[in-house]
Amino acid sequence: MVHPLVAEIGSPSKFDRIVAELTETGLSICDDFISPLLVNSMAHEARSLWQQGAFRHARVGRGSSLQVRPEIRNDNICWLDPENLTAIQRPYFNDLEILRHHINSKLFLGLFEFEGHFALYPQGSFYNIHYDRFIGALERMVTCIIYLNHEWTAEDGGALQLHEGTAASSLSLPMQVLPQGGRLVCFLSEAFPHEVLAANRDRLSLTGWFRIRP
Ligand SMILES: O=C(O)CCC(=O)C(=O)O
Ligand SMILES: [Fe+2]
Repeated sequence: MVHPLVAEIGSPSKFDRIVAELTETGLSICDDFISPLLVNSMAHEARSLWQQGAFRHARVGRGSSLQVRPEIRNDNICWLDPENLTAIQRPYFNDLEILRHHINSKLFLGLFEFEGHFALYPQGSFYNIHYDRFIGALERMVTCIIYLNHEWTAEDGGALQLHEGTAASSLSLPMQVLPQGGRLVCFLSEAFPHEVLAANRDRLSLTGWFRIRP
């Protein structure tokens, strides 16, 4: 009989599974990446920040060409400060740090930091098809989104839709992913054009990117 502790050490962790999928297909979807309790606390924190006016209209473009373009995206975002994480944000960022090391040791991407923001899509909001890695944001290598919504159903809309990019993929694309609380979606930022379909109720997430040194 294998000792339970040995079995645990020998079985792949959620981090190993994500990195294996990223290597194979460029995409990984991991349910229950964080606990329901943490989903609730993070959602609660995001909502209080929203009520305090800490969110602003998300913009498109980069540098001096940043513009609010509600016909392209009309979500609201609140950037997080990695130097001043709250006690509620820290456990998720700790997990991301472990994930970053796993990715670097297998994929040799040289990921060096994470930048992220809460995103709130009020009812009716969407984000048109785009790439996360573009001229002006070439440091973004891996996109990581954790969803913070309770009991999301297909009728609620708001799916993340991933499309076929330039690289050949073994995935069946386009693919829709519902923003279910606790679900982590992780993909190579340059590999998939993607969009957020119109949400029929408020949609909360924490979206971010592992970056290489600019
Ligand atoms: O929330 C999502 O599912 C995707 C968001 C997104 O594509 C982005 O913020 O760049
Ligand atoms: Fe995106």
